[in-house]
Amino acid sequence: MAAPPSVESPRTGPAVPPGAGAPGDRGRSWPGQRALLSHLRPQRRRMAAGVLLGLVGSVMGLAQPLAAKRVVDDMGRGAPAAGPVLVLSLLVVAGAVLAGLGYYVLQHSAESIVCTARRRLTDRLLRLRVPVVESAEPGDLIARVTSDTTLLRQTAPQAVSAAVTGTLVTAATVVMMGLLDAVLLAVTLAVVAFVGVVVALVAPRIGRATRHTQEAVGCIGAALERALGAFRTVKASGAEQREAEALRRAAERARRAGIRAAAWEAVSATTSAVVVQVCFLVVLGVGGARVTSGATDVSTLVAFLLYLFALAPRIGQLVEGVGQVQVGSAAADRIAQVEQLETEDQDTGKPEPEKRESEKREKPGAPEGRGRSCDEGVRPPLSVSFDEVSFAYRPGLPRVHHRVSFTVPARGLTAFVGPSGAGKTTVFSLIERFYEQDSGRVLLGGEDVRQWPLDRLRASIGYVEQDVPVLAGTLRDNLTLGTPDPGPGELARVVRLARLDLLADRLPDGLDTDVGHRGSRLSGGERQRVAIARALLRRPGLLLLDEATSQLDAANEAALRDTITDTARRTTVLVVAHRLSTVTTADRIVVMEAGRVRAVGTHAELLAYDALYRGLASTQLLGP
Ligand SMILES: Nc1ncnc2c1ncn2[C@@H]1O[C@H](COP(=O)(O)OP(=O)(O)OP(=O)(O)O)[C@@H](O)[C@H]1O
Repeated sequence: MAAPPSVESPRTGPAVPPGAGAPGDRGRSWPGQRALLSHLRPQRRRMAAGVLLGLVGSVMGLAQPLAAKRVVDDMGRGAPAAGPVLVLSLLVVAGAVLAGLGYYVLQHSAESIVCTARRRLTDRLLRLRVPVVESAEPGDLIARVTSDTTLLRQTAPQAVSAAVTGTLVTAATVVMMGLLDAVLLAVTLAVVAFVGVVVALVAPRIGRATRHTQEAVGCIGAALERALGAFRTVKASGAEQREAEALRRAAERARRAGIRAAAWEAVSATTSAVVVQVCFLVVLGVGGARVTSGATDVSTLVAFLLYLFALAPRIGQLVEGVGQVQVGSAAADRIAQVEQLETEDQDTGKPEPEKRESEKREKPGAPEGRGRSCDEGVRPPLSVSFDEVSFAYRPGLPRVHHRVSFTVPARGLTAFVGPSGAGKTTVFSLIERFYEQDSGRVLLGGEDVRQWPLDRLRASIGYVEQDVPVLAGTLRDNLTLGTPDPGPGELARVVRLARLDLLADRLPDGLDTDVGHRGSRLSGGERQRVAIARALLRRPGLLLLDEATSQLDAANEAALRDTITDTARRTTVLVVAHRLSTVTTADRIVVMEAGRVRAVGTHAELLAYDALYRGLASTQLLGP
């Protein structure tokens, strides 16, 4: 396998599809805003209610000075003030309650928006194709689910509320100003239009800077994932400092981009504040001239200026709202990029019931009934064929399989041997459809794997991979990963078969003991036995074991070999093995070299006529 990428390599960049969201990509605000809208749309009613409640609360707040004035006037006149006091109290309490309720309703919709986005993202991430995840950075993908969705919550509903409230109040104020003095309003609008131009210029920059910040946050996630994913290796190599340096650089990039966003936000806020001041002075000047010329009177000018003062914070609110929409759009854009990544197609063909009917017609009583369960839940054994299969992991990479062909009948033990890099693991990956071959056919149970619904294909296979076959969680979680409800006694049976019973007895909470991140609290051999037990629990029609016993001690290996030989009497078992001693009794051995099948036969046959196999055997003291 290729060496892990360096933190500074281009792979630590955002895990985006080509061409989507490239840094500095101009004119991306509309896709971002469309994406933001698609998040907000399902919550539009609740958000409208929140905004409305907030607005009514604000109006009540505005009415309070008038009510207070009335109380003071009545008291001054010696009239009973109980009524106005009651009205004032009601306004104070109801205004506060409605404003609080509006805030709560908006936050409620924000949480729903974030939860929906996270659910959609996580569902999608787990259905991504293997090559897509391999060319992405898991840390960056995680940042999109955590950090970007959080940004969505912080900005979206509040920004919309600010924009709506700001727009409505601004419109009402402008109407009132127009009624007072149309000329002064024209002057005001001309100056305010300048704010619009500044905001239009600055807003995309805020969006871009936010996107860069989030990309840098994704890089931090990727760098952390890299270091924590190989924590012991990093420590053993004394590479903490170097990895920390890479993390510091990513954090620094996030800081710089964050500061850039803050600077642009400051530019837009300051400009709007200055413009409002200028506007006030211009209106004062023009208004003074108009009073002098008799075109308007002093009281109108005073009222107009009061409205202008009321307008100032609303304009600030609008400008801030636009900035926040940019931030939310940048986050929504990054989330949308994940939604463009290619996922696996679960159902490859016709609808399931129809398919089953046609299967029955095609193969009445066929022993290889595509993952059907027989009485005890044991799947019928499945044959495997490769027919002229050629494959490269990615376009541009050298071919890993060159017209590979072999046939393995249902039932029995078949071993794949050959030098490292010969393409043995790739055989298993193609059967599991982690990747699709470029040409040729892979047949399982006589049918092209591309015709199998993916879930049923994988349910029919038990696969023990070479690396990290254990997940965080308890031993029981790990065993039942692919079989959540094993039949009575099933779990105990596979625990015994994989010789895990002693381990389970020894652990403080038995099967419910936490095995740590990637099974770090288990030995290498124990991890392999957990993975074998998990695969056996599925009662698969095809068992794929990739170097599955390489870390076991001699006694456990002999016992597991017996278990595998016994399983091969009922089902098809394919093993990849470097130690030939583990497969000398196999029904057939497929010898691979440089992506080609060189020979197929039993141990004795291959010793007799295949030089490569003889060479491998003699270096392992297994010669004739
Ligand atoms: N995900 C991948 N992306 C790109 N190239 C890969 C990938 N996985 C494997 N390869 C390359 O494909 C070739 C075959 O790999 P494969 O793992 O099938 O070999 P193998 O015979 O199982 O080797 P080993 O015995 O060392 O496990 C190797 O050259 C390897 O570098």
